[in-house]
Formats: sequence, structure tokens, C-alpha cells
Amino acid sequence: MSGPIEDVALVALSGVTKSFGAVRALAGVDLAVRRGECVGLVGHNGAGKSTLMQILAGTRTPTDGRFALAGKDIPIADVSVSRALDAGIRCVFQELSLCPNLTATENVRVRHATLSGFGWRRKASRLLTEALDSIFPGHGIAPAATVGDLSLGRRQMVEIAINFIVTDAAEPKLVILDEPTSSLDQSVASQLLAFARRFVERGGSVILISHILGDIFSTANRIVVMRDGAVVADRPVAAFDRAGLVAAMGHVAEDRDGRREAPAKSLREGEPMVVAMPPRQEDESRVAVHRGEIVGLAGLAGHGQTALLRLVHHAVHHRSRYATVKGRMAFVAGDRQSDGVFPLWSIGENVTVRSLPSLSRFGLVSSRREAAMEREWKETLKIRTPDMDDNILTLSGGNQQKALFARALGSDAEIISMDDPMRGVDVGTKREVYERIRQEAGRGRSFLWYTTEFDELLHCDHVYVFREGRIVAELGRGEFDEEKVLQASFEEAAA
Ligand SMILES: Nc1ncnc2c1ncn2[C@@H]1O[C@H](COP(=O)(O)OP(=O)(O)OP(=O)(O)O)[C@@H](O)[C@H]1O
Repeated sequence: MSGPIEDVALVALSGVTKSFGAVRALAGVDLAVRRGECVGLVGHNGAGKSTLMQILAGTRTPTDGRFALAGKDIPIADVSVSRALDAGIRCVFQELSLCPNLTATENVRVRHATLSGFGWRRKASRLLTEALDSIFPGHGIAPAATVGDLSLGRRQMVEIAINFIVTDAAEPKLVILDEPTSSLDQSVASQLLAFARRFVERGGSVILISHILGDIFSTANRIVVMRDGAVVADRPVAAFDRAGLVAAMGHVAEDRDGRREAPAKSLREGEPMVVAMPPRQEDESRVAVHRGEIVGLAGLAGHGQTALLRLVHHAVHHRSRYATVKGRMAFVAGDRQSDGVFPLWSIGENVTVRSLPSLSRFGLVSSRREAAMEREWKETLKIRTPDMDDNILTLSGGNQQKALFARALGSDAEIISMDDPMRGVDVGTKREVYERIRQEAGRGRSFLWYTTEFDELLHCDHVYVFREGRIVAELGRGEFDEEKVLQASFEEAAA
């Protein structure tokens, strides 16, 4: 067997290829994971990371290659979910896979079929609580809660905890975390990474996929870089610095922190395009967005920011007590599975749907103009697909998110609201989107941007911090730093 593979490797792949029709997602990958290591797996959107993980977890069969578990070769046709599970491989996928109509406890039972018989519910509930307590102390999640009623972040926490549960029948040996922190706010994400480090110190193994390079540097022992379906670097973490890693991924290194330069005159003049009041607000504070302004909504996840965006959106076409909107508006969803993509449509249709009136003449959509728009946005955001007519779900997660951006940015909307939309987008594309947002704002477009990443607030002109459904701080340009935002987010909880 070729590649850096030893007998002790928990799992070893070599020469693995995977094609989807004309798309070669994996072009001969070697990867081995040993006990007690955290492998950070990075690469651009569509590099092949998730496909590789699906093969490890047995949910996809490779086209070709070799596969070994605990040093034992397994014919690729025999690689299966149950085999991977028996070997202790667990995977927290990017798109959540819990059953929304079942409780968290019932989802534990779905994943751990051996929890059956008399008293299974109590046992499953206890195991889940123990796992949640050790990973996310103070989580506040009731095991009897229906998953569909939980916020995206909490659903993610349940999904993660389920994969770390140790039952009498099975224990996790290698846990694959595919962008696990993308729907968690920073404090919860830190809890998870700290737990992953403890798990690895105790001899467990983790593969951590993330576009947040800080997560990789803080947690991985070794970094594997993928590019266009191949591994292009595999070295200990100490062998990389941030610029070197970004370059290995095929992106140009950053030359600025992306902070938005102050416009010549204040944007907070004239009548705002959007004014909105959170329903629970007890004082006079309002979110206001002026023409050409980038307004950030901050605070811990689930504290009313997404609810405010929905309320504003509703006010575009309805009378509302809480919001007024003066202008056309488009929305970029963060929870793309439930709010964003039209799963039965092509990539192109997903991009153009918001712009059909402007692509039409005499009531008929011009297929020439439609194709031109699709081409333009495929190029602009580098949507990786051989054909915009392919179904949207053939795209990698980050590329689906790019399609949602293209839909909003390519539309005639004067105001764009964004619900933590950069989750899963690679560092190179993120930078291009930030630049685009700055340019568009310079031309008079307004942005209302909820983000869980502090660095993204640096692109904003004005920031509102939310806590418990209310605006608790309003910070103008030059007034906000991470400490102030965190302080405002936590103040009451600490009191
Ligand atoms: N079911 C599918 N049908 C067709 N093509 C697919 C399918 N699944 C993945 N692909 C393609 O395989 C390639 C690798 O995708 P993959 O999801 O593994 O990338 P990734 O590195 O995980 O990206 P991201 O960072 O965006 O999650 C992409 O070009 C993608 O479009």
C-alpha cells in the first residue's frame, strides 16, 4: 500500500477516486488517521473534503482505491455505514441529519439502534444529557424537546453530542466533524473545540473540516490540504503559518484585514431605508439602515437577530407594527437547507429566480439573458460546476451558498438582508464577497447583516448587539471591538 500508512492507522485510504458523471470529485487521495490525533482538513469549496468523508463513513462508495480499517484491507465494494460504525467511525455531516419531527432523545435511539427494550428512553435521555454536559456545559437543551423546535445551533449541538455518545455496544474512535462550528456562536464553538482536544488527548481521533482557519490552528495536530480532488499538503500543524496555509489552498494571501474604510461623510443621514424594532424592545432603540450602509447584527446566536430579519422581510409586502422598509429587498439565508435552495431546481434557476422580471420581455423570460446572468455569476463567485443546468444539490455546500449570494447580489434589490450567510464559504470566496459588498455599498446598496463571526463585523458601518430578543448596544464605526460586543452579549447572563 502506498502513502504514509502504518499498521496502527485506524483508517487508511489510498489512491481513492470518486467521479460523479463528468465531475471528478476525488482524483487519487491518500489519507491515514491514527489514534490520538486531530487532522485538520482544509480546501476550497468543492475541493472534495465532504466526498472523502462520506467515503470514510461508508455513505459513498469510491469509484476506485484501497481502504483499510485497523490495518485490515477491505474491498471497496464492502465499505458500508455499518462497517464504519463497527470500527468506531462517526460523522457529523455539514447538512444536519436529525429527524426534525422526533425528540432529541428519539434521535439518539435512531442513531444507536442497540438502545432498545425496556427503559431505552430513560437511558438514551441520560446518555444524551451526559454528552451535552461534557461538551457544552450550560447548554440548556431538554432531551425531550422536538428537534424541529430547536434553533439551528442547538440542533447542531444535539447532532454533535449524539456522535460522541458511548453505549455498551459502541464507542467513538474517530469522529469526523465537517464544519461543526459554522452554526454555533463563538463561545459554544470554543467549548466544542476544547472538548475535541480533550477527546484526542484521551486517545480518540478527530478529523476537523473548517473554513475558519483559527479553529484548525487551535485544535489540529496535523493539517491536510485538498485542492481539486487531491491532497496537496499533509504536514504537522507547526509547519504551517496562516499565509502559507491560505497559499497551499490556492488562494492569494490577505494583504489587509478587510476593515471597511470610512466613507467621506456620515451615512447616518436622511431617511433610513429600513427601521425595525424587535417586538420585545422596551425602550426607544431601533435598528436603522441608511442608503449605502452596511449594518451588522451581533450577539449570541438565537437572541433575536434572525427573527428581526424575518420581521423586516415580512414588512416589505405587509403592514407591520415593527418595521418599515423603503425599497426592494433580497434575502440571503444562512440555513440554506430550509430557507434557501430550491432543491428540485437547477443551479441556474436558483440564481435567476429573484430576477425573472428583469430578464423578461413582453412577459416571457429571455433564455439568452437568463444564460448570461448565470454565466456572469458562475464566473464572479467561481461556482464550481461543469454545468449551471445541473441540480443545485450536486454542488458542494459552500458552492450552494455562493448560488444564494448570486441570487441576491444579481437581483435589483436595493437592500440585502443576510442571515449569517458566510457559513461554509471558503476563505478566498469570502474575501471576494466582502469586497463585492463594500463596492455595492459604495454604489448605494444597503446591507443588513447578521453574523456570528466577529471579524465580519469589521466590514460594517454600524453594529447592533442583541440579547434576549432586544437591542442592548448600538456601536458606531470605530466604537466596536470584540470585547465590547462580547460584554454586551453576556452582560445580563453574568449579572
Ligand atoms: N451528488 C453529487 N453529484 C454531482 N456532483 C457532486 C455530488 N456531490 C459532490 N459533487 C461534486 O464533487 C465535488 C466535491 O464536492 P465536496 O462536497 O466533496 O466538496 P467540499 O470540499 O466538501 O466543498 P465545501 O467546502 O463547499 O463543502 C464538487 O465539484 C461537487 O460539485
